[in-house]
Amino acid sequence: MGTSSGKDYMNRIDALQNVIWLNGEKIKGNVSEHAAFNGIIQSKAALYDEVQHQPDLLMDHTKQFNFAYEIPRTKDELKKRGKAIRHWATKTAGMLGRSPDYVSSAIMAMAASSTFFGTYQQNMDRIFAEAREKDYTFTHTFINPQVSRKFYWPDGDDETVIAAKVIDETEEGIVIQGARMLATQGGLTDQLLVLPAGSFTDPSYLFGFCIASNTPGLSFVCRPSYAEGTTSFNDPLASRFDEGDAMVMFDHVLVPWDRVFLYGDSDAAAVIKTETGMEAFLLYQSANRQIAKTEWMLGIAQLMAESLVVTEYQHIQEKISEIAMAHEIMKGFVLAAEEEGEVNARGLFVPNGLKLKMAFHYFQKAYPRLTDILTLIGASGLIAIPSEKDFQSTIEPALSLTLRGEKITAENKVKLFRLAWDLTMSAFGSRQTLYEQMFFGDPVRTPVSLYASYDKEVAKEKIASFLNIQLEEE
Ligand SMILES: Cc1cc2nc3c(=O)[nH]c(=O)nc-3n(C[C@H](O)[C@H](O)[C@H](O)COP(=O)(O)OP(=O)(O)OC[C@H]3O[C@@H](n4cnc5c(N)ncnc54)[C@H](O)[C@@H]3O)c2cc1C
Repeated sequence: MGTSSGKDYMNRIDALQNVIWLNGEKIKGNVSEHAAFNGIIQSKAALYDEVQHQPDLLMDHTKQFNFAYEIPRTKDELKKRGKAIRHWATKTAGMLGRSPDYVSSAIMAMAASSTFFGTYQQNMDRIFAEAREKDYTFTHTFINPQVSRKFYWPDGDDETVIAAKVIDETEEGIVIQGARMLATQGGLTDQLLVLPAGSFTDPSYLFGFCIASNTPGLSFVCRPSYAEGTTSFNDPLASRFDEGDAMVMFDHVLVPWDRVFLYGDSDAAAVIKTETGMEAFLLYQSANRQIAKTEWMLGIAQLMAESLVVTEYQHIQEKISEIAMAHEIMKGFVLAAEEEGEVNARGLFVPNGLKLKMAFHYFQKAYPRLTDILTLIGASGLIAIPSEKDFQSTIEPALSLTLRGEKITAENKVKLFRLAWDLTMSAFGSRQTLYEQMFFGDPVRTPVSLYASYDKEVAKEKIASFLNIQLEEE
């Protein structure tokens, strides 16, 4: 097959009949028809259709695979991948954390570096070949439940298992029991990628594997939906892009040996993300997505300011420029990562990981400020947003008079301000903010790891030379 159509993807997800819990009930029937998931599944389906309809843009058409599974060997191939990522992200306003090119970036990088996996190399090769052939979509999970962060893998006081761990090994595979904290789009993807969570001393917590989302014993417990009961007028983002976030429960899940690519090896677990290029490729996808997202925010801010006729005020110009700067900074990071990328020991052209980590940390901090800017510009306009039904009622003439702008009708203005509200203030919008702050690690510990790895010696030497002092060895 090679590339899926949107319909292929929807049929596959429906056929899987994944175990998904929502509001105390197990979802029955086709998940693509459920009000909580229909919007996001349609949006993903549209992305797959884009690949079908625009092969020149999205992939090397001499090969028959989705760009997400192409292995870049040169800088130009990497840039082509970046362009395709931005294309998909622009279609989805940068709102999809688990757009199908995200986790597949990790699968692609691990497969390109599959010699890293030693005795499990063939498993990784097979997992990749199948994913590429069937154009699978993945979610992933690498965080344990928050019972206590003093110990990273909480167990109950008795023998109860809480965090997912290996409880048995059989001839067929490893048996997993327990939970993982989170998987965005859990239950809505073909496959689940599981990576080691936390520090790496107890071998029963040291595993990496890929399994089908409908593997017996696997279930997904979703948070309440932000999409149910919405309309595209009232909730333009939640209705289309609410991905859902789920806890992942393993109840004696048998993971066949041929789906395991890491087990009990603490050295491999400690470096898997960097040695395979996986981390850089995940961050490359997200930085490109964030470029698309900031462009959307810029457009919304400018249109709101124009509709309120406030563009001449300096602080409005300064605020909008701040969004433009964030957009350009992210573009700069991505360009630098591409230009300073290198072919790794296994022939994969890996973007510069340090530049991308910085992009991630920068955006973690910048994003809440960008949403603030939108709300500060929109002001009461973000509250006076009557619904679609109001515009279809007898009060419509009054609304049309009161809510219009100088050059925009009331209905269009409300549509625009509803978009800004859904991006910043709705349940969907505030989840987006938390997502940007957390999805690759919390904003405290991740910059600390950057401090440790960033070379500060050259800068120190320059100061020492200026002051003509001898530096002590640390
Ligand atoms: C919307 C959303 C979607 C997500 N989707 C996914 C997904 O699809 N797949 C996935 O695997 N993960 C996902 N995550 C999880 C994400 O990776 C984590 O939120 C992130 O790594 C932080 O971990 P945590 O939430 O367990 O926070 P915790 O580690 O529990 O931290 C809680 C607080 O305690 C502080 N803290 C904890 N330990 C320390 C310490 N040792 N030193 C200093 N401070 C500490 C933290 O800074 C934070 O303030 C998602 C998260 C969100 C919010």
